[in-house]
Amino acid sequence: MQWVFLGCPGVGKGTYASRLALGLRVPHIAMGDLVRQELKRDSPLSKELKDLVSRGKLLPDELVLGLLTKRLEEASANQDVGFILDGFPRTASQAKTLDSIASITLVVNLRLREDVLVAKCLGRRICSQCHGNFNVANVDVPETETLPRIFMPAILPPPRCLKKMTMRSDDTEEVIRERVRIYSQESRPVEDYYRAQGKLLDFEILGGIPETWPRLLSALNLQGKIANTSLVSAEKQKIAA
Ligand SMILES: Nc1ncnc2c1ncn2[C@@H]1O[C@H](COP(=O)(O)OP(=O)(O)O)[C@@H](O)[C@H]1O
Repeated sequence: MQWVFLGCPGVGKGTYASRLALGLRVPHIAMGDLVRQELKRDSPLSKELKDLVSRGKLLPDELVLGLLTKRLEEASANQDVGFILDGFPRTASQAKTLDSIASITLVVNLRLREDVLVAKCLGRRICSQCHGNFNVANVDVPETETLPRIFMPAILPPPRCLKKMTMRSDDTEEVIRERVRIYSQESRPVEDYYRAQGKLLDFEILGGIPETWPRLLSALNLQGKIANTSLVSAEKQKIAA
């Protein structure tokens, strides 16, 4: 099982990819997390790279590919039976390279309206202590003649995390809009690449996690195959840790 999650910044790739990975007992490999870990190491190069990330730009292929290869080697040494990858590939050339080092079986393309994406990114909060992810944005966009209502209630932190909320430095409106622009320019061709291979599953997000999660499981033919309760307790354990 070698799956990729595609989608604009803020669409919820990380949220759904990590839940599925937990339920399917495969590692969730998030390129953005590998990048942020790498950038914590202080070097003259990391200063340059931090600057690119803080402006919403993509990092050089060589660097992200190096981080990914190392992580995939760890997974293989660990005898993992697969992975769910999110944040890679982001360009058609990265997609071609990925085909030479892995055998991608399914690509889930999460889609959400752009005005909602920006609100969701601006609402993202991370607890500096438990590393739990929350979202303070309460999205309720009424339906129009052509578009359905989108209702995504906030995911608020428990009281013990309230004073420890942090934001990603690249989650400012200007940088989010730039990341969405780069996504449209560089990453849409990745959708076409996998569509042509017959591997792309388009999935429209229309609501919050309680509404979307069962719809996603059903789109993936996984209803009844993933224990919801074990996911909830795994997430609680993570928050409590
Ligand atoms: N595949 C990639 N290629 C180049 N740069 C990447 C890649 N994945 C992540 N990055 C860098 O790391 C940043 C954060 O990634 P991520 O957390 O996945 O962001 P987003 O919320 O925009 O999807 C990106 O804006 C980019 O600078």
